[in-house]
Amino acid sequence: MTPAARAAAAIAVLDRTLAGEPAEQALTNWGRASRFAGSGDRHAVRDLVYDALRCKRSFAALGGAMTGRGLVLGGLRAAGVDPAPLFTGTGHAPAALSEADQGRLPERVEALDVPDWIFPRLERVLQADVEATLQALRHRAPVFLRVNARKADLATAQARLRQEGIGAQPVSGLHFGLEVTENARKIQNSTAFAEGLVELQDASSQAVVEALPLRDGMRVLDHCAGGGGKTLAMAARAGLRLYAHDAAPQRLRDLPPRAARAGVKVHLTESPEKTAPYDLILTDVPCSGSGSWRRDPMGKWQLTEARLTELCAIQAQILDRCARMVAPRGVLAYATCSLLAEEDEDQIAAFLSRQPGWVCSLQRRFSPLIGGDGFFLALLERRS
Ligand SMILES: C[S@@+](CC[C@H](N)C(=O)[O-])C[C@H]1O[C@@H](n2cnc3c(N)ncnc32)[C@H](O)[C@@H]1O
Repeated sequence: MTPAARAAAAIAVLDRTLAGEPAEQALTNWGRASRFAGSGDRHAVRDLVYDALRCKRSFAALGGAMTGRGLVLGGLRAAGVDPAPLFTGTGHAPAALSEADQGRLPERVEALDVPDWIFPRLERVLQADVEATLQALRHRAPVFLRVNARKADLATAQARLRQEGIGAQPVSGLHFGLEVTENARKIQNSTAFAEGLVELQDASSQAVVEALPLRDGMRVLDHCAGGGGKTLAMAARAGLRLYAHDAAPQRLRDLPPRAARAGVKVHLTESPEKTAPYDLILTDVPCSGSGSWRRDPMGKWQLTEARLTELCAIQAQILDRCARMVAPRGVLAYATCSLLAEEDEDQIAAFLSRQPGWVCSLQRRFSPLIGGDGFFLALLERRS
């Protein structure tokens, strides 16, 4: 496909996404209908689509319309590329440019690609870093790997990846983290991945698990385990009796094969109360996802004030439920991939006022400015 045909394909996929179809589904449907597209074309179209969704507001301003065409035009202009040679109207290229395609420079919050209502809330927390942080969330996320300490050390994993053409370097502050510098798309077909030496995991997710006070012999529950990324990271840290629960059990579907690949044991449970109490519970709660908007750009545009309020209520309920399952002197670790104080510090303050007998021994924010997603972790200890 020519660059112009790729632009036309991205416009079609974006139009479907703007009409409400999830981006992944729109890309899959386009791929099925476009047998002529090679893997390079598919990756290029996907990148155009996700880059446009991350920067939807500013690209629409630069491209003159909130349409697939406006977004692709705006993306080219944002990158300093003249769209005229691609928008020719010949062959598979998008229609030639007209007066209607004129854009304008985006204003301040528009240029940061967030909805207006959320900006003051982010500014309250991020203060002087607000613009730099939101700029970071406008770009593709780096790819990180967690080396499975049960199977390899950093240097061995790095060498195995190198043999398969994948470049990776250690990440400052992480004991088991590698940042992929070359050929990230080869990871899932690599033998290092198939043999469980490495897992794909964001740097901040790894840092959250590294901060947990895990020791051999502990009974541990991962209460919102989802795909089990943090469950497996905990299993690699110490010899634990480890349970995984999620309100949507189908989300745990991949955990048994992933645990087998990693060489660890995890008990799935739909009734975590039955095996309580636990020495440590990690609850990585459902949240706005505002720290990981690079990976889920539509999340940023779909979040509403009403949904945020609803999420905060769910988080408080989960905290109270988990608190009842923690053993005396045990730890409740609360994590979000949110940058918003409502879901982070405010949630912890409200928990401590509802639950006497608990203390907070650590609160930590992980900023996208240091590479990984935005994350928050609080360690709550049961004193009585
Ligand atoms: C942020 S994700 C967890 C990601 C996961 N810990 C990981 O590292 O991949 C939040 C998860 O919480 C689950 N969830 C939502 N409400 C819940 C509830 N009330 N109790 C338990 N799990 C819940 C969701 O199904 C979702 O899988």
